[in-house]
Amino acid sequence: MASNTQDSTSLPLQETIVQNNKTARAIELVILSLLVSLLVYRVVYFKDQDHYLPWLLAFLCESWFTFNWILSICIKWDQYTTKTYPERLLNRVNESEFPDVDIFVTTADPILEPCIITMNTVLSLLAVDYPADKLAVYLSDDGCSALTFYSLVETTKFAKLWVPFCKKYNVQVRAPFRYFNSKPTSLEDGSSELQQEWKKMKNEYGDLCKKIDLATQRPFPCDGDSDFAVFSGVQRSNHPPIIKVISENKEGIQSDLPHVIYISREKNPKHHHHYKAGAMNVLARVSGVMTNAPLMLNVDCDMYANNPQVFLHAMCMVFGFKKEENCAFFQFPQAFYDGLKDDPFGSQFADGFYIANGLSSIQGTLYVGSNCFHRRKVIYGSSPNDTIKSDNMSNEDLHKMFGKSVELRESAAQILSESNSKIENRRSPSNFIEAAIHVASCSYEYGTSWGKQVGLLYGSTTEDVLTGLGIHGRGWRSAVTSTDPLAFLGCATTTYQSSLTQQKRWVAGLFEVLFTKKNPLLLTVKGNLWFRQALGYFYLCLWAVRSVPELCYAFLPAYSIITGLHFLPKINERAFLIFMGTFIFYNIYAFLECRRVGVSIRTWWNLQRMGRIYAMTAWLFGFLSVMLKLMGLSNTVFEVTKKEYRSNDGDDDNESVGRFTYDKSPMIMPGVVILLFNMVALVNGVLILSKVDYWENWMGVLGFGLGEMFCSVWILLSFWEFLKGLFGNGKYGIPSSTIWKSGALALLFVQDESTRGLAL
Ligand SMILES: O=c1ccn([C@@H]2O[C@H](COP(=O)(O)OP(=O)(O)O[C@H]3O[C@H](CO)[C@@H](O)[C@H](O)[C@H]3O)[C@@H](O)[C@H]2O)c(=O)[nH]1
Ligand SMILES: [Mn+2]
Repeated sequence: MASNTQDSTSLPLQETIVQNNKTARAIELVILSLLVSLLVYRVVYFKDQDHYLPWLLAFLCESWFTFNWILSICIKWDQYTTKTYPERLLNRVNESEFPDVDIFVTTADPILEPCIITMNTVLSLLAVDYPADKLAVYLSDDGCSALTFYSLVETTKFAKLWVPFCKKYNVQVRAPFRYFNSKPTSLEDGSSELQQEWKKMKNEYGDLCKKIDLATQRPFPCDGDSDFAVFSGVQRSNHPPIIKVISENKEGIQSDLPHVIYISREKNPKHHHHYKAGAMNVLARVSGVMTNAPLMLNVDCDMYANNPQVFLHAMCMVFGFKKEENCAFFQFPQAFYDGLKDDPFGSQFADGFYIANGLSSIQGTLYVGSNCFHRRKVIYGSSPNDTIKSDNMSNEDLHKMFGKSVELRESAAQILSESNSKIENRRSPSNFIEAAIHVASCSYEYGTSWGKQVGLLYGSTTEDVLTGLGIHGRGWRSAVTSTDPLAFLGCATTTYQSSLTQQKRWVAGLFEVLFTKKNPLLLTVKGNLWFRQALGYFYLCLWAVRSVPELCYAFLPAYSIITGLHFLPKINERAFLIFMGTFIFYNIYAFLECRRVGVSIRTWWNLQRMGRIYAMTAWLFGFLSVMLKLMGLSNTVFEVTKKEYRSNDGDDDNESVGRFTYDKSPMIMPGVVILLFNMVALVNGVLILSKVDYWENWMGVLGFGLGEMFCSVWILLSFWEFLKGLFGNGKYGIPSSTIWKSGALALLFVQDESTRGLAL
């Protein structure tokens, strides 16, 4: 390492920046005090109620909201961001000291995850600014598809042209489908050589797309003794492991391509494959025997590297954090390209940004499953200060933890003791095919610590958060940095149904975490999880539970109008101000959060209404599915979200984009019930109001539940897309069977309530 005397060498590689958060904190505290006064009001006036039920329900819901708010304040109180300076890196660290990185890309289904998207991710990674002889790209294919394998072979051929082109002209976006989307401005005044090469490359890429497209359209010929023969007759859920080294950088040439390796782990219906976590563990083992890099990067198949310097940014953190800071993983944010205008399905939470930066001020941000550099030794279960221990780890211990494979044990021992001596022959992954096949079998993990203490942890469909929690629980910290341009970009969900599926999986997965040994509260008592960090995790894990009070609270206004009872103070009472204040300040707060991340007012509205819609549909079902799992009635599953890329044809103005589409999924039913129930209530309310003699009885109008009417209208507006769905046709219409069933349910409530009902 260079000496510290020169200025340029003493400048930090990364810096923590404390954001000014005063306004947000002030509003948070105002809201908190309003919420507390609201609870006090409920308690004090409890005995004055003739009908205690709505009052009690409201009290319970509001208590939950207050509790939730306190947790959220705890996370977001301090806001830290990290800034990295890759331009200073070479002054501090010699390129030869850069660590190797094993890159993992996971795909599960060539239809839901079109090959061309995955291939662009691979291309963008093969072309990053980093010595190629230090990289290996592993593609895990849970779909066991000859098509994916074929695409990877063809993509690697194309990469031999693409990567040098990118490096020669310092191309900024190295995923060709994005690069060729527009003609770069530099071309206009660029040299004619660049123009020619650009055209040539565009044609070559076009050919690659055509080949993949053609292969998609017809059954893949797998017979003969071609490379594809292994795929003949395989079923995706029942097949032996397939591992193919597609390209090897044998000579260790920096400018060559990184290693490219295809893996389809063994599947057998008798063995649970643990979805993405299972795939990641096979990747960790196979790469452990083949290349054994001390760092690993994990990306989803749709997350292409959008910033060619991303590895250098990561190295700024790797070298920039001191050893005693114990940084286990380095996360880059998950962002999306070409998201729909104004985010109609609320797929990017403005709030997520503040949670990440808030956690950064505590023990560090979450591992969110993609765009994350991990230290291999941490994934192997080590704790911040046990390097010495692992030095004398017995072969027996290694056997118990990592399993039978000698090659894997040997490489794991090396990683845990942080010795730099390389196992021979690592330059040729193809020498380790047999060992790799062994560790990719389904039964390999039996009797080992994989999925329990080693690797990604099993037991939740959000394996990422669970694994990160396990890591923080051992006392490690983590970091997140935001680069410009953003490091990785992926596909946002583009339909309401796929957003629902995704949200349900997330909240169910987070909720499941509470019932594992990695419950954050347990880890803070027994492990090394910091208390505030535990509260942060706890807040996230409780998302699913929030659906219940949200649903109750959405029922209350309509219930009150129909029965003539009250759950809110009348508008001429002073307590009404507390409720109004909470409502107004909360919305101002949410709006400011959106504005700080620079999104439109329309996006704010979309996020707020999707917040209500998800809570009462997807989250509720997430909650129920975990309940069923706990009762042993069913298991939670990882349903892969559909990835689509839309070309930039300006069809954003197209009316159909962002419109809700529906299927027979029962998930939307609670939403329809709420909507119908509120509609009945509103009609009821308007009828009552129209009968009042305003001149004589204006006090009566004030006494009438205007607060409840307002809430009911707010809910109606939030569910406006559902209202359109009631009258929509085809996929835009809510299926009539769903409407009938929901109608019957709503009617049950109305009947039940109005029999007890009182008029004004
Ligand atoms: O059996 C499976 C299921 C999924 N995947 C892969 O897992 C990734 C994530 O799946 P996706 O459907 O895109 O889920 P998202 O909700 O978009 O993913 C986020 O949330 C997941 C946890 O719920 C994390 O695993 C992801 O990394 C994170 O990006 C994709 O690359 C899939 O190919 C597998 O490899 N095997
Ligand atoms: Mn995804």
